[in-house]
Amino acid sequence: MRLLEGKTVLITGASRGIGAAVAVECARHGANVAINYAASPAAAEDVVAQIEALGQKAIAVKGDVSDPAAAPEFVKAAVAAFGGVDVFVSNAGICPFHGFLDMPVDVVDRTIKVNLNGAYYMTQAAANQMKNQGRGGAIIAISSISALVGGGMQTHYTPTKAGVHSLMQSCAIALGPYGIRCNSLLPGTILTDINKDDLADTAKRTYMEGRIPLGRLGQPEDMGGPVVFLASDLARYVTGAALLVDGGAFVNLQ
Ligand SMILES: NC(=O)C1=CN([C@@H]2O[C@H](COP(=O)(O)OP(=O)(O)OC[C@H]3O[C@@H](n4cnc5c(N)ncnc54)[C@H](O)[C@@H]3O)[C@@H](O)[C@H]2O)C=CC1
Ligand SMILES: C[C@H](O)[C@@H]1OC(=O)[C@H](O)[C@@H]1O
Repeated sequence: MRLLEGKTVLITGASRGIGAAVAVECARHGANVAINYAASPAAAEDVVAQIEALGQKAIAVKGDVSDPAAAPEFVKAAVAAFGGVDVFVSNAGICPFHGFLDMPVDVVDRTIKVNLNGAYYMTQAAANQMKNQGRGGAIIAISSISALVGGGMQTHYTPTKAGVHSLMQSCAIALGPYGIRCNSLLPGTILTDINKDDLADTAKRTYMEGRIPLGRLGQPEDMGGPVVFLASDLARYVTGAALLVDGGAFVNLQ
């Protein structure tokens, strides 16, 4: 069953990792997809090509989500290409691992600007378009298990992930009257570029794997189904919710 037939999906930071996998899965379910990317046109065009190979349409729009001007530009480009916005996925994010006591100011500021401010500007622009269209919509933020638990090398990062989940909760209230649903996904550890260096530490990787009841770290493709579900009418009465996608890591205390 194709759950997003005829829908237009916008995703930030979708030239690789979770964003790219989600973009392709949405296309597999019948959506046309606009991807935002920060730096690599070649990688973005590769994702566009994968979507087109599935028989769907796609565009790639360059933009830094921390720039407030990038949000209306992304939405405008998607509307010009596909006529509207039905689903918005706030995915772009960074996690430069660093200790707390000597955390550089610029690393804190950049992480907050990209992960939290970027999610805010983009969500606002997508929501305004959905409101003006008058046919509702779905907004999904890629938050994290880190919204619920800490990380000693992620003191700048975990508050941004709690923040985007909080943003979805408040937006669920603000946008519910327009039929716009807002939810968060809370991935555990998914193998992407964001943690490649961190997980090169074999002892840490083995420890992380051992904490997961399903017995493996996540793959970007594991995020596709949960996004499609929240984006689709199957989740029509789900808003303000958060869904862990972590192989059971969060509940595995002892
Ligand atoms: N990989 C993991 O274990 C987890 C990842 N997440 C979240 O998933 C999201 C995607 O991350 P991954 O795919 O894992 O990492 P990734 O590093 O493969 O992808 C991040 C994407 O965001 C883009 N990006 C970064 N800064 C940007 C900016 N200023 N403007 C536009 N795009 C920008 C990158 O170019 C890249 O395409 C992030 O928000 C991350 O916090 C959440 C929980 C776990
Ligand atoms: C980047 C980390 O591996 C990853 O990011 C998250 O949000 C998860 O909690 C993991 O720490």
